[in-house]
Amino acid sequence: MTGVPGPTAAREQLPEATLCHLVDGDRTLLIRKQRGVGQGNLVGPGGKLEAGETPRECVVREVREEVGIDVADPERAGAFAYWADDWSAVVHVFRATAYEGTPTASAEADPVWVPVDDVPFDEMWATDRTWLPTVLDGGTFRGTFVFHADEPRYVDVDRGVNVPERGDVSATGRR
Ligand SMILES: Nc1ncnc2c1[nH]c(=O)n2[C@H]1C[C@H](O)[C@@H](COP(=O)(O)OP(=O)(O)OP(=O)(O)O)O1
Repeated sequence: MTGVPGPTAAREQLPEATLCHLVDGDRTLLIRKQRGVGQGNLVGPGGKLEAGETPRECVVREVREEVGIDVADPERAGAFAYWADDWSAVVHVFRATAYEGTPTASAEADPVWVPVDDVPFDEMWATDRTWLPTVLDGGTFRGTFVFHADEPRYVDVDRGVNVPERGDVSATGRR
């Protein structure tokens, strides 16, 4: 497949959402999604941007709403553009290591701590295994994915690059 835009171009066309991957020592926080996009999957907490919100503001709000904790240091780890039959988005991915509170279930999410070195990828979006190890390891990435009938049909991941926030060209350096 050719002509599939990456996340920087796609965010002019698609709704935007966020994910937070919180690392606490040798464990990382996932949620069992109780409703909506990806229901039943294990995913990082996150959700759709609201009007006027930056991705960083969104990820802090969504983590608080979904699992009742405050992440103190969300660091931009990358982004992916994603097309599926019923929902497409640019998803901004953050890594965090500091938080306050105890993860608590909500109507949308059941929190689950899993070992960093034994993430249950078979219960996650199929493409998460292509980029999440990089994020948990402190790296950065940019991805483009096309799904059909819940199966990935196009997968492109570039590691060691980052996708800047709008107007922030300093965030493009390789790591
Ligand atoms: N491919 C893939 N892998 C991992 N995570 C995701 C994807 N595609 C996705 O859309 N997502 C994530 C990104 C977001 O965190 C959620 C989708 O947002 P959602 O939870 O539906 O948004 P909310 O605003 O919290 O929900 P509602 O209030 O609209 O119900 O999936």
